[in-house]
Amino acid sequence: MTEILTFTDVTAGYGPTHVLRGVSLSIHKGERLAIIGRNGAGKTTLMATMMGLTRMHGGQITLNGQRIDRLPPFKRNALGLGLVPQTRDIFKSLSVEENLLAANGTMALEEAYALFPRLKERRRNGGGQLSGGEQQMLAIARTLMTEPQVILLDEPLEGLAPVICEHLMDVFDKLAQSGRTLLLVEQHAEAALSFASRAVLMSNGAIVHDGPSDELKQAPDLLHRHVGLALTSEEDT
Ligand SMILES: Nc1ncnc2c1ncn2[C@@H]1O[C@H](COP(=O)(O)OP(=O)(O)OP(=O)(O)O)[C@@H](O)[C@H]1O
Repeated sequence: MTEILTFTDVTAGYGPTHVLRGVSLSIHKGERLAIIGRNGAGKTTLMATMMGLTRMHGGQITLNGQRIDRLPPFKRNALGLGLVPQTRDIFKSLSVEENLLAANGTMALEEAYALFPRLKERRRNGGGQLSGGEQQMLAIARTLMTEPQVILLDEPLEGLAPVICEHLMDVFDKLAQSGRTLLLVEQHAEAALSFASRAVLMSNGAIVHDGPSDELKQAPDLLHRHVGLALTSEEDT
């Protein structure tokens, strides 16, 4: 398997603060990786560090074999990394279509609309008039406009109705099937493990477990032991 994104002993944070503590991670082309951990574990910081939005204190990051840790976010984006932030960050005063065009990407609008027909129906509406689910669709579509090879999804299902979550998971499946590499940060371990083939567990800014999702599904005590989380099916019983 070809490595697409690697972290070697990365320490990073905000200003002088260290949040990530010596993170090493190797992600393969076409992989579906879940990043699971409790609030404050450092999942968002890991993605932000991939994009160049934190301060690196040590270590190296490569994308397709090229060092990227000193590059600004827009250059990392041009090299194939795309982040859908937890905060969505859409322009509320612009229409759906204007938001998509503002990404300045190479993907055709019709491709975005084929993935999200609802956005086509709402294309003249302002970003601020959209429901939470539509805003998330727009945030994802906007990132896809630059045709990233590696897509970083930070809690994309948070606060959304189950029917919307299913639709988004279908879209993520399509993107993975088309050869993209997908990283999914999720607090809901069940959804993350059913999507990803491999899962990384984070606690206190470090990776405390890295292995196949099936292993965690079959031995949920590992989840509890490493990050104090349970599968939903266990919580219900
Ligand atoms: N902009 C910031 N400045 C300083 N500290 C921050 C900043 N953002 C996050 N932190 C701190 O970094 C640590 C990790 O936060 P992070 O958001 O990466 O965790 P997370 O696992 O994504 O949690 P959540 O699920 O709540 O989003 C926390 O202690 C948090 O308070």
